[in-house]
Amino acid sequence: MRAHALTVVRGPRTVLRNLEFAVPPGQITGLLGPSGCGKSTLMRAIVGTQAKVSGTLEVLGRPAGDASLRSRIGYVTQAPSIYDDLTVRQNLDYFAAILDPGRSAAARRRQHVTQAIADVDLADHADALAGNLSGGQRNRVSLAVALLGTPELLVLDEPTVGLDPVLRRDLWDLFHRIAADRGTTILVSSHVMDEAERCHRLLLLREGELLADDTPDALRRRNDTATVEDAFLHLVDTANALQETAR
Ligand SMILES: Nc1ncnc2c1ncn2[C@@H]1O[C@H](COP(=O)(O)OP(=O)(O)OP(=O)(O)O)[C@@H](O)[C@H]1O
Repeated sequence: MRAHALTVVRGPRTVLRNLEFAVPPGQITGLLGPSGCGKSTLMRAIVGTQAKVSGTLEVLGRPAGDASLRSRIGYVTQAPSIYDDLTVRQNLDYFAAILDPGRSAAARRRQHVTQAIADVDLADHADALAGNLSGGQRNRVSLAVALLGTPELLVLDEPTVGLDPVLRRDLWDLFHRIAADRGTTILVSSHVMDEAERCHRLLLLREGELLADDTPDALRRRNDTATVEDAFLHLVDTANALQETAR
């Protein structure tokens, strides 16, 4: 994935300004930054649901939003889009039937559904109504839906919000397994800096501008800090100081 002079305007505001970055395939790239910095907007631009995008944005070798990308990208938004009155398995059966329709595909669909449920560790809840699950469990059903088509690119908008530490760790282990075993490219947003350390690469956003595009290691080294969080704060302070002197 590659962005050049990527700018997004929402209403009266320029929400993303002149972004230049590349996301390498088969790795986990974290999109980090404070609330309101533009993470969700960038993800929407990548999956092709954001209006008023200018510059170039190439995703899996195609322009973002290209119809051929639809089946190649799995996208999980912050609001789980699942049916409360269906069980976990019924939800997945429903989306599997859309992705891979026809009677002849039934056995394959069943296998994919069972695999996706196991991937997100919900086998014990497969027959529970989605409406009766906890917030974290519902998020994982959404993730399972996104995994169904074995997407080449997974775009995950704050998938660990509201999860306890054990589940957060398990989900990050799952992301690493998916990237390593399937070669899936994963773009995952978070505003929790300790999650940054788990990514192969990081894009640090602040007020719609890119502060850094690097590995966690290089960020710590370059800023001479012990954690990515401290490196980020250092970069923010430097950017603020530059802004002050420019005034
Ligand atoms: N419809 C809109 N019109 C104008 N501005 C908007 C609109 N929607 C969002 N914004 C602004 O765009 C900016 C980026 O929003 P975005 O949702 O991308 O941030 P975010 O980094 O994902 O935040 P969070 O972590 O809180 O989800 C925010 O400052 C927000 O106020």
